[in-house]
Amino acid sequence: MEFASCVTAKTAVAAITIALLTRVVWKVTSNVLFSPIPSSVPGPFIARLTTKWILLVDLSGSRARTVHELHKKYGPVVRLAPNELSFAALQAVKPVYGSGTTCIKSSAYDNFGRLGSFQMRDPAQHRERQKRVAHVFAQSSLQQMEPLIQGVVDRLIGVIGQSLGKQVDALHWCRMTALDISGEVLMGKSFGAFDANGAAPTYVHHLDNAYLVWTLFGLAPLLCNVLGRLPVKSMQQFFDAGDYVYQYGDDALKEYLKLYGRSSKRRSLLTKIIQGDPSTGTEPLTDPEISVEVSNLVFAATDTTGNTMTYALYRLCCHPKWQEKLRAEIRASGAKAGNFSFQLLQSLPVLNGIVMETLRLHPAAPTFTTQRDPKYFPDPDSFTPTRWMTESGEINPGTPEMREMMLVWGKGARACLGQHMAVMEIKILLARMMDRFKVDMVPQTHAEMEMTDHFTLIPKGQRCTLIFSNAD
Ligand code: HEM
Repeated sequence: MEFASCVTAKTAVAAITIALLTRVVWKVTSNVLFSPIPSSVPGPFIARLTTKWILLVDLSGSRARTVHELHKKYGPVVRLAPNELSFAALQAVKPVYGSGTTCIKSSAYDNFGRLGSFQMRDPAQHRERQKRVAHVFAQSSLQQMEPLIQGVVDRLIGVIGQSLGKQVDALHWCRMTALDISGEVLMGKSFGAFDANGAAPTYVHHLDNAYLVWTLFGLAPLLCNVLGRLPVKSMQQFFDAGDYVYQYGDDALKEYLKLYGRSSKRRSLLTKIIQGDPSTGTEPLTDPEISVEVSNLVFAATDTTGNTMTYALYRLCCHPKWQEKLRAEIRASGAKAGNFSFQLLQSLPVLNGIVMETLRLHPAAPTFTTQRDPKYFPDPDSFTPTRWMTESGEINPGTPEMREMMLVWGKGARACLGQHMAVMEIKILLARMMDRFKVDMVPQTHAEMEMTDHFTLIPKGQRCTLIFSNAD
């Protein structure tokens, strides 16, 4: 009897093992035989066999760097998986991003929060929604938001001014700056990011978890659904992180409507979304649609901009010469007397060159390869703000090829809606901080600032240790 059950168990294990192996062999064989990508397309051997390896690279936070190295090795077209290609060539930009493209946003967005203009993959649905959102980012409405941005930067300068000579985590404070700006500009309400003595508001905790949960749902939806339903409070809270993020948008909208109604003149982009665009007869969205859109906008705006500000400060520490040049330019421009108005800052060539180089080398939604192509950006890994300056020191928008290869904002119909707002925030912050403070780093800062990417670019050490002192 014992002998018989032992044989049965062994047979079952053998049968399962054979079934699993057969499945793996079949999957790998069919990947190789039926891949829509011609076998002549180069890439690592494993990319012919399975999609799993690039998912593991994603999880490790090194996708952008890995893809960049593969392009260096194999050229402008690389196979990443049996059904996935990466292009890094000037000729590919228009077919992928131009009008009439048949490329749509990646299916990764299906797991990324709730359906709004950010996630919509169907081009017609996206076009319709974008018409009702994009008008709020018009130059004229951004100009009206400038005092809100200046107000948050006042708070940042206050905090840094109290920590002179001490080590501070610039990543934290830049994130808090971007978060409070997002709150005030997009939701009409501050997150109070400077009120908690250096602690981040709960929203940030939920946002960090939400990114993780959305990524996990993309990889193993069934498992996540099961784990999220287990009667363990901490587990449920973790898997509900996305709901908390959207709850903020919903609460902010309800509070706004209660306090100010639908036709107020209050300074915020929420006011403009609620009212639609009377100049073109664009109807406003419904309240549930508005609450999703503002929630999406807040998370699209926060880490991207906060991380870029941090990399800009870090670069100014790595290149003190550019820090001095920037300070000299700001002082000579009379920016302080003009209250650092963005209109004035916009025309400063050194400031512009520094921001452009930061965006090129540290794109918040990582797209390293085209922006480091030595054909268009000689000595591509060097921080060279003069790329964006003429010989006589004016702003240089770059050659048409350079502009085409800069994909930091995406391009075409799916280009970043908030790019002008982000540039405004970054330039105001840098100009005011460098007028007021000198900044240095410590030996560990380099290691902290190594780039990893988990959807957005994140410094590996998750902090950026800097030391500020009074500028002369
Ligand atoms: C330095 C800061 C920022 C960078 C580098 C950046 C980059 C990008 C990129 C590359 C995309 C395209 C993503 C794709 O095609 O998959 C994008 C989309 C988007 N961004 Fe930004 N972004 C920044 C700041 C902001 C801000 C401040 C806002 C809002 C206030 C914003 C709102 C959006 C929205 C709504 C989209 C989706 C556009 C669409 O598909 O219709 N971003 N961003």
